[in-house]
Amino acid sequence: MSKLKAAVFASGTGSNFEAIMETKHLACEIALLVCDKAGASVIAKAEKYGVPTFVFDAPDKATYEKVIIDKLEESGISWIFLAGYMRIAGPTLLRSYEGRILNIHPSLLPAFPGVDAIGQAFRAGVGTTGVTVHYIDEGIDTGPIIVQEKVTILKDDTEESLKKRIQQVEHQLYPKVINQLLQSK
Ligand SMILES: Nc1nc2c(c(=O)[nH]1)N[C@@H](CN(C=O)c1ccc(C(=O)N[C@@H](CCC(=O)O)C(=O)O)cc1)CN2
Ligand SMILES: NCC(=O)N[C@@H]1O[C@H](COP(=O)([O-])[O-])[C@@H](O)[C@H]1O
Repeated sequence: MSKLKAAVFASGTGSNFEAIMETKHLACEIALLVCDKAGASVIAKAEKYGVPTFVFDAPDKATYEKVIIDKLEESGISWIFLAGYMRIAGPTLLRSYEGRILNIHPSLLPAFPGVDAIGQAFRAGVGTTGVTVHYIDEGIDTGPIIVQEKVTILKDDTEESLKKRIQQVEHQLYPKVINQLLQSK
């Protein structure tokens, strides 16, 4: 039986995309990379793995998402994994893929939602932060939480050293959650 097909949506450096692609025995096929901006780094990673990329922009969100959904359906995509995707998914995409869009976020939600979550936690002086994998909903980082993993902020941490440890957790947690979820489908 062929595997379910998924798309990764990314805008950043693509380290989570790479961690997913490097996962042995991933429970789905990553059949498309949707890149919000022309992120050269993540596109180069997709090309390295032979994953088709789709870079597109449009004057408004509804139009953007209608074109993206056509591409997803044409590619047989049934799940979407956001990984540093810096757009808010709107009602068009949420309706089409309700309950099948995951996001990874570098804090213990509901603490530090939105952008620069690592910087927010670092500047807040908390002793512990972490990583959250959640379903998305119409809010920003308010969707149902699937799993969280804590990361201690060390006394001699810089924001960069903290980010490095957080991303090491992300790179093992996201593929693990994907496999746990999709193996049961
Ligand atoms: N409907 C949802 N969409 C997204 C979620 C979510 O929970 N629900 N998570 C985000 C990821 N994210 C933080 O985890 C995040 C990404 C982007 C923004 C943001 O404010 N973006 C601006 C600018 C976008 C642009 O310039 O292209 C915006 O969209 O207005 C906040 C949080 C992914 N999407
Ligand atoms: N608000 C969403 C958010 O901050 N997402 C974060 O963007 C980074 C993308 O890195 P990557 O491009 O190397 O995977 C990841 O750390 C992810 O948690």
